[in-house]
Amino acid sequence: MITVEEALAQVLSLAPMPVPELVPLDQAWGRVLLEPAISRMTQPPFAASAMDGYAIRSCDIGQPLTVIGEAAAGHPYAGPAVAGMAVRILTGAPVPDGYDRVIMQENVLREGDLITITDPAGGNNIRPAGDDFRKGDQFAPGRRLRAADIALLAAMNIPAVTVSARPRIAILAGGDELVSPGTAPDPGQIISSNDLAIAALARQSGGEAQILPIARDTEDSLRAGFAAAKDADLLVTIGGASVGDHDLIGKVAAERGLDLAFHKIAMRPGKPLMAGKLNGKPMLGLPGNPVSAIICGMLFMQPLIAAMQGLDDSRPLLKARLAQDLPAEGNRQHYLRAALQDGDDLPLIRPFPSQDSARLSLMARADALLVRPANDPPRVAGDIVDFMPLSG
Ligand SMILES: Nc1nc2c(c(=O)[nH]1)N[C@H]1C(S)=C(S)[C@@H](COP(=O)(O)OP(=O)(O)OC[C@H]3O[C@@H](n4cnc5c(N)ncnc54)[C@H](O)[C@@H]3O)O[C@H]1N2
Ligand code: MOO
Repeated sequence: MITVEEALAQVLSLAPMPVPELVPLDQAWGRVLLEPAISRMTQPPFAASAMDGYAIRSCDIGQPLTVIGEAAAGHPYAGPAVAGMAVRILTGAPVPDGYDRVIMQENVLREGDLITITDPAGGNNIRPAGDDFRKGDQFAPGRRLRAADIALLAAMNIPAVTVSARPRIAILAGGDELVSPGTAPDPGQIISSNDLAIAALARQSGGEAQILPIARDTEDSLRAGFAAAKDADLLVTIGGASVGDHDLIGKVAAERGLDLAFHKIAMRPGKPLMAGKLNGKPMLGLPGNPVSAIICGMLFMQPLIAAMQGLDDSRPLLKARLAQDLPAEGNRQHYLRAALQDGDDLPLIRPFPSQDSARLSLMARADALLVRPANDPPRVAGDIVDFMPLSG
């Protein structure tokens, strides 16, 4: 069995190059910018007032001034600067030529067209042209666009940007016991939940998820499922990855030409994880146990989907102190479902007493996954350990 780190490296190496797509800004939030965006604007395009007040010449301070006109946002004042004169100005308006200061109106006494400056202290309240950015400035690619990024690109007068196309993820759950939520299960049947969780994770990573009809435990049904996924950029199967008589994923994938990278890793839960390339496209075979499927989805599928968009999305590990003693670990890296609480220097982490990989309720309740390396020796309360946060 290969390690989690080796498996992740192999999974990431399956990622094809991101595909560029031009999208209008209004659809660009959360997408990964692939090419630099070049500003078509200088901002502000002119020296602009930062306050509502009066544009004056510094050399006129100390005498009453006459207001000769007004400059408002969108309505510049075009007249020449004249000694002893001031221009009424509003925030965002171009500062008229020849004026070098704006006195905010709170520091001015106005009577008719005459103003007296009551407090000349403070800055010039002028935003110089190009203070924010300049025409030709580059917005660098390589990250997911945030709300402020979209605003900046809009201000740069860039109406559309080149982002990574959303990878299309086909999700194929298989098992004779599985029926969809809302169906009355027959004896021996349960509700299929993994496909929905994996679709949610795929969407969280910027993928376009398609849940295929649940496959039955027959080779023909699985073949039909694989065929239905032929247009997807990534096929993710769930279940049927282990050693049972009905675990047919490996067999059908091999028959369809799977170039297997690995099957089985030193990870708990998640041992039967499978990965490879099928018809030139990546395929992941997730284990069927619900918690195993979700943790493998987070640790392998999400970074793969990110890599397919040109992003490095490795989940950083944080430090916590153990709230209890723990026995020695087995020969697989263990991701234990755990609760977090505030601690003195670091958070306190307490793994749940049950780590059954079928118990979705515990996975849903967990704040974190406590990560223990394979063959970790016994640990005592207070030891510092690694964890991966799950909330937020
Ligand atoms: N003799 C052995 N048995 C098992 C081993 C092993 O090494 N030797 N590994 C165990 C481990 S670890 C896991 S994980 C599971 C994984 O098995 P499969 O990937 O073949 O998954 P299935 O057998 O199809 O299902 C396991 C379990 O999960 C439930 N399931 C499957 N799909 C869904 C779904 N879409 N929604 C909800 N629940 C699902 C299924 O009903 C089973 O209960 O194998 C162990 N066995
Ligand atoms: O590895 Mo299984 O995925 O422990 O439940």
